Amino acid sequence: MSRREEAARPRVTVVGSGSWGTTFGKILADGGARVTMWARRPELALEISEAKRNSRYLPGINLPRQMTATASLEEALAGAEQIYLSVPSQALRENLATIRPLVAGSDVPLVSLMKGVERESGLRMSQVIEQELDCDPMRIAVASGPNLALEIAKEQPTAAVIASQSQETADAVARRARNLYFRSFVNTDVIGTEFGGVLKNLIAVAIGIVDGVGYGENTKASIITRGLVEMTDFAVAQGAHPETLQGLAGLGDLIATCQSPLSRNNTAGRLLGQGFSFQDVVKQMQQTAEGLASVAPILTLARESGVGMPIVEQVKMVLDGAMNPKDIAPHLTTDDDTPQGERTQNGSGDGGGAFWRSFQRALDQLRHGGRGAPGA
Ligand SMILES: NC(=O)c1ccc[n+]([C@@H]2O[C@H](COP(=O)([O-])OP(=O)(O)OC[C@H]3O[C@@H](n4cnc5c(N)ncnc54)[C@H](O)[C@@H]3O)[C@@H](O)[C@H]2O)c1
Ligand SMILES: O=P(O)(O)OC[C@H](O)CO
Repeated sequence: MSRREEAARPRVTVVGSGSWGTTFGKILADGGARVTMWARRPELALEISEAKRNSRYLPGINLPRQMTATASLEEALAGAEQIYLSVPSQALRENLATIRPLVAGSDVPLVSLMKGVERESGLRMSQVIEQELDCDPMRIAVASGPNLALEIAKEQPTAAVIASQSQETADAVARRARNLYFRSFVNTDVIGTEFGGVLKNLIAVAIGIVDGVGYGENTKASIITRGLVEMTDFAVAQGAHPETLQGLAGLGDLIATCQSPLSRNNTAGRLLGQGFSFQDVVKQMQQTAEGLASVAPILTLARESGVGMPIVEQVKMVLDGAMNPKDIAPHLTTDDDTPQGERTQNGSGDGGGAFWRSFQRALDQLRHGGRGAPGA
């Protein structure tokens, strides 16, 4: 490729060079973009730029030639047409404070790749971005789905969803974030897409716990299925569309995270189930397990909106050392004497309707060449 062609490639920036930031950088580069990564540690920036490796977070993966990295945020952000954010959720606000003066006056899309809520405020990452950068929410997008970094870095075929209140922003980001092994769908349900990613982490911790205890597939399938009900009830109460929770960002991610030993949330749960204390688990985890910090703020939001989350409540009790991990399973839904209906607690009786609408939406997507129907 000539220098001229190289320079004509769209330029994008990824802030955060952990496993997901680096993998997403590879997705974008393999999709044709010139990618600049921002890494906190200069030695990691050097390794990405010179050796085209990130040996700590993505061992054995060769990164594309058109990916470079710097430890200077100013350098990383200069000239970016899209900015992707992938630091641990609890560190986003402090990083945005540094980013703010560097993007003042810019209107480029800002894309959250994160799957946590802020511990103190319970805010989703797109809300923190909007607040801290004081920017138009139509510029903000979020990416979510069954996206275990190492599998994608090995170029195993995967789908994701890009959500933005603005269809135009979602489309622009999805066009950039795709290649031969990665496919981005779009929707406009930011709340559902973000909460799908946050909530499946909590259910994955529960699955890890029962795995660690030694329970088998019936227990896990029961928790996954009832977990999806909790996720849907919670997200809908916050304003999400129920269909989103049946899609890639909900059910899709729930399956991937609950099944995979690569999942950090699942791993953290397994250690808890094996009898390690919360403090020991935090010490042992080398990477970000967002679920651990999201449990308390999610339960606060659930209580405020009158949604019951018995599985997540039990995860909190195990984290607090107030419940023996072995006791997590028998109380799958409720422990009162009245048999409970299987449908969502919202009592809308709309389970069939939600299923039908997701089926209809899948058909619409096929008709529109993989995109959501206009206004979907
Ligand atoms: N790894 C995955 O498979 C995956 C997939 C989808 C989404 N996510 C989400 O992506 C986000 C990032 O996760 P990850 O997997 O890349 O985590 P990671 O633990 O692999 O990497 C985190 C990165 O953030 C850096 N970091 C830590 N504290 C920081 C701070 N205060 N300021 C700036 N940088 C800091 C670390 O040095 C590291 O480079 C999380 O919200 C996670 O849920 C991860
Ligand atoms: O490793 P986890 O548990 O953070 O999960 C990674 C991704 O969110 C899976 O989609």
